[in-house]
Amino acid sequence: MEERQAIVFDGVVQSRSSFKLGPVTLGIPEGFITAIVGPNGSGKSTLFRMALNLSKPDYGRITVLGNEMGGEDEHLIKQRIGYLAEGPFKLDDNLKACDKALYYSRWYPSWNVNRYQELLHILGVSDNQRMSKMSKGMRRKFEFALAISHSPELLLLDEPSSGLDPIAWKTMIDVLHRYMGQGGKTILMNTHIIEEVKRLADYIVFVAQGRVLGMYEKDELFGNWFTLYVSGEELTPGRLAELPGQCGIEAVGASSFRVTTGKALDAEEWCRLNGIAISSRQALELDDILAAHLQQDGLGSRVHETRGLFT
Ligand SMILES: Nc1ncnc2c1ncn2[C@@H]1O[C@H](COP(=O)(O)OP(=O)(O)OP(=O)(O)O)[C@@H](O)[C@H]1O
Repeated sequence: MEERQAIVFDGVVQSRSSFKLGPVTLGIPEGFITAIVGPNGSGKSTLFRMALNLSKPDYGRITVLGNEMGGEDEHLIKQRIGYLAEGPFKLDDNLKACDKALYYSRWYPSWNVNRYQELLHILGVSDNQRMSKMSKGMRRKFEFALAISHSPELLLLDEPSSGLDPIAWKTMIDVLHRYMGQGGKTILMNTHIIEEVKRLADYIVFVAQGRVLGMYEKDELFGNWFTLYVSGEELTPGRLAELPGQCGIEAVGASSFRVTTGKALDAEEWCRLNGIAISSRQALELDDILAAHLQQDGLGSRVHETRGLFT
C-alpha cells in the first residue's frame, strides 16, 4: 500500500538576503514521527512556518493534510494541526494562561477540556497566572498542553523539550507516545536532543544550510552507520578508499585503520572478500552520523577548529 504523506514540500525555495532555503522536496509520512535534525540556522523552523503558511516560499508547492494552504479553507486545515513554536509569543505576555486556553477552546472544535486539565495536572502547571510570570519551563509545558489538547491529526513540535526539566521531559515523551497510540496521528518535530530522536522518531531528516541531505528510517540509519577497526597485510588508505560507504579513514597502527561507513553490511562483506580483518565495530551516534553527512556534502564540521583554543 502506498504511504500517505501528511506534508509534502515540492520544490520549495525561499531566498532571503542572508539565507537561501531549498529547493526542498520532502514528504512527511502520515502516521509516523519524523524528526528534523540539523545545525543551528539550517532552516528547520522555517520549514515549520512554511507548512503553516506563516512564511511563504518564493517557488514550489506545499500540501498539508492533502490540502494547499492559502485558500479560503485554511482555518479548517489549521484546526486539524497542533503547533508548538520554538519560542513564546511576546504578544501573549500579559495574557492569563487560562484566557489563552479559553481562546483555544473556542477556536478548535475538537478541543477537549478534560484532556487539557489532565495534561496541566500531570505536567504540574497552573494556568491561573500571567504568561510573563511563568518560568521558561512552565510556559513551555503550558504551550505543549495547548498544542495537543484538541488531539490534532498533525502535530508540529519545534524543539519541544527546550527548557524542560528531566522529569517533565519524560512526561512529554510519554504523552507523545500515548497521542500516537490513538492511531492516524503524525508528528513532525525538530530537535537537537539525540535521546529524543532515539526514543520518538520513526524517520529522521538531516538538513543543513537550507538543504535536505537525506531522509532515513531510524533503525535502518542506525544499522548502517558504523566505525570499523580493520587490519590487513600491507593495507593502505588507498585500498580502503574503495570500502563501500566509506567516509573517513584514520590510521591507528601499522596496517590498522579506523574507517567509518554508512553501508556497514556491504563494507563487512567487502572486507571478507578482500581478506581484511575486522577487530571491532562501533555503532555511530546520531551526531556523528550528521557530521558524516555534512562532511560528505562538503559542509564540514567545525569541531576540529576548537582544538587550539585555551592551549
Ligand atoms: N526572524 C528572522 N528574521 C530574519 N532572518 C531569520 C529570522 N529567523 C530566521 N532567520 C534566518 O533564517 C535562517 C534559518 O533559520 P531557522 O530558524 O529556520 O533555522 P533552524 O534550523 O530552526 O535553527 P535553530 O536550530 O538555531 O533553531 C537563519 O540562518 C536566519 O538567518
